[in-house]
Amino acid sequence: MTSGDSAVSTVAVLGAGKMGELVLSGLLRAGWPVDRLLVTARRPERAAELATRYGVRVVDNLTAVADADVLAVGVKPQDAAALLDEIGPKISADQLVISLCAGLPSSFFGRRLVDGTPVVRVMTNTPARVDQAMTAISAGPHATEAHLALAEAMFAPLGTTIQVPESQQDAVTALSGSGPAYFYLLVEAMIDAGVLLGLPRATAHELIVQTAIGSATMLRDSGEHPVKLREAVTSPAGTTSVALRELENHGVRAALLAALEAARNRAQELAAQSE
Ligand SMILES: NC(=O)C1=CN([C@@H]2O[C@H](COP(=O)(O)OP(=O)(O)OC[C@H]3O[C@@H](n4cnc5c(N)ncnc54)[C@H](O)[C@@H]3O)[C@@H](O)[C@H]2O)C=CC1
Ligand SMILES: O=C(O)[C@@H]1CCC=N1
Repeated sequence: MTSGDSAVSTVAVLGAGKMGELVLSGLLRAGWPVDRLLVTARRPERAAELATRYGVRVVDNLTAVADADVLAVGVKPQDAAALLDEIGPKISADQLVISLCAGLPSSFFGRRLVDGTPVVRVMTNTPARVDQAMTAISAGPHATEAHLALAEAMFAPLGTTIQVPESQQDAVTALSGSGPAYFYLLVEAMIDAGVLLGLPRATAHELIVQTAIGSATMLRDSGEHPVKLREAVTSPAGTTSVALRELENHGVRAALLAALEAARNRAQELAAQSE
């Protein structure tokens, strides 16, 4: 991909906060020409920060709509209606709107856009920062295979992509969108446990982070079911089985089921509240 290549779409990230910046920086790492990227920000200090850090053009929302082929909406769900009130009527049906927003159905966008404007709904996650995102992509109204391919081209360099029916996106949000937070909480708690057992915090941190990386790599690369991998760690009358009994006694499995269900329900609430 080279600068000046007319086949490369110009992508504008509207509302470059945490997620928008991760998409921007990932695209730049993947070689997307900086002159084919635009960002918008609400605060002038944020605009200056992005311009300095990435050398990217920071513009207002209407300029982004005028100059870009792809409009990636990176604002909070609660701010999406106001943004679309501003830009919706100016977006034409030959542009592509990509929503990064949790909860909002693509029809939320469709209702606020010129008839025929294609929408693709995407749920990615913060490991995009290290090109290890899990991104789920769904066709919304008027999205063709070419639009899905364009979304794939944007998100594949940031990690792994899958296509899912849009009806699954709230569940996806609960699993992989929010998922990094659950793993960080577990890691944090295990490091605290190491400190409780008398280890220096730095030692506990190194032990647990590498154990997380090793376990995740085995899950991905061995092709084995997590139950089998867990059984291989669990010796008869050993240390692991008593720890697992405590986790079950404290309802960790039930807590995860309830937590992810709550996250899915919250995605649905966000959609209702953002109307
Ligand atoms: N943080 C995460 O892990 C994930 C977030 N998401 C979704 O990504 C979206 C963004 O989330 P974050 O980056 O965490 O939030 P954020 O608050 O860091 O970023 C949103 C940005 O949009 C800006 N903004 C709001 N209205 C604007 C407007 N009218 N014009 C220009 N800029 C405007 C805000 O100033 C802010 O910088 C949300 O819809 C969220 O549901 C999706 C997956 C993961
Ligand atoms: O907490 C949230 O609402 C966003 C969406 C998925 C991850 N973070």
